[in-house]
Amino acid sequence: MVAVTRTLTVNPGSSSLKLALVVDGRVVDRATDDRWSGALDPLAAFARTTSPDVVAVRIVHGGDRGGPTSLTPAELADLDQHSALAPLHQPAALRLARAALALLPGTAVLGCYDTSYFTALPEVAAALPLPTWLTERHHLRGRGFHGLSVAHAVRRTGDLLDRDLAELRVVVVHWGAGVSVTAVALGRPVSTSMGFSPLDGLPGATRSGSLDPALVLGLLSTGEYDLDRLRALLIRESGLAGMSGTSGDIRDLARARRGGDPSAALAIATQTRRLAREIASARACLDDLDALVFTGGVAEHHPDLCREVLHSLTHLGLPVDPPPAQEIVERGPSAAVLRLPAREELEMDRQVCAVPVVAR
Ligand SMILES: Nc1ncnc2c1ncn2[C@@H]1O[C@H](COP(=O)(O)OP(=O)(O)O)[C@@H](O)[C@H]1O
Ligand SMILES: CC(=O)OP(=O)(O)O
Ligand SMILES: [Mg+2]
Repeated sequence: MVAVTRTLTVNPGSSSLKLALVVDGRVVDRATDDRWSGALDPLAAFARTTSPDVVAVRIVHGGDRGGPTSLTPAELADLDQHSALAPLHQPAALRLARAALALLPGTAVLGCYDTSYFTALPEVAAALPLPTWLTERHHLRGRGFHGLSVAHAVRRTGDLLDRDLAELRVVVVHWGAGVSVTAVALGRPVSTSMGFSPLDGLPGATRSGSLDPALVLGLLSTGEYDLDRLRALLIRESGLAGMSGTSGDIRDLARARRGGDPSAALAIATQTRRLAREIASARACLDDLDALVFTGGVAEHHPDLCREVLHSLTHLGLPVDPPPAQEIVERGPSAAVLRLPAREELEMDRQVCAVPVVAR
């Protein structure tokens, strides 16, 4: 066993690659590609300069895994089973993990899972309204994603409000290329908008989010779209990108909207309206609300869009305006609003430091 002090964190999102070196719980170096093509060179360049004790790779679908695991060849092969459910994330994360193993021989490479946080979801939130024989035969259950981000956001909210996690009721909006809303009470998730896969729930940069299942069945029944075509349509060609016809990147869309583009305006309005609806629905799963927390790339850089979401939520006792800067508490009549940077790297470091790391 070795004491872990230098963690190289690898966080492949659906639009970005975020690398960080965390030393004794603090980020000392980072490299971010916010329009990542999937290339491995940023990891190779970063790994060369960092000499880590351990590498932590964010993997969105960990099945039933409750915490970090060592990414042995067998573990990587097992995780690949979930690639079809998370094609924007899982294959890239597994490629990065294999690259890290090759680049840093002798250094432990661990997977940290978005889904782990949600293994604590109550049965009523994870259960799917399908025949029991079907859910049992195929092990179907609602899961939840963005768990590393939510875990950090809730802990940081506790610090900033000077409240114990055991008494805090929070709704966390993770608003990046993927978007989710999670209700957390007394340190545990109680509901989340992404379920069986990261395609569920809110529309994202290129994902449709939830649709009437009849629509999917109807498209299949036309015979014009096979499974692969339909998967690409719903996961890569829908959401903001599909509605606008131009881009899923909120920077491009905000600019287009300012220039008077009605498709960009409708795409953004659809996402913000559904976000408000999902936040109200998450609030309904809590007996009280202390704070609404916005995090993720869009929330970090676009307080104006957070304001658009808050506009229709004053009935929840929230302030009308988001805080003017990140990590500031804006108090409303009965609950606060915060904007926090997504710090998945700090949660990954915390998790890997808590497990005995065995050098390969
Ligand atoms: N520096 C920036 N300025 C403005 N917007 C940004 C910036 N970086 C990222 N974004 C926006 O955040 C979104 C991606 O969020 P992020 O959480 O980084 O995504 P991912 O899902 O890849 O982790 C994109 O829509 C992008 O426009
Ligand atoms: C789970 C998910 O959608 O992640 P991201 O927002 O990083 O794409
Ligand atoms: Mg992300």
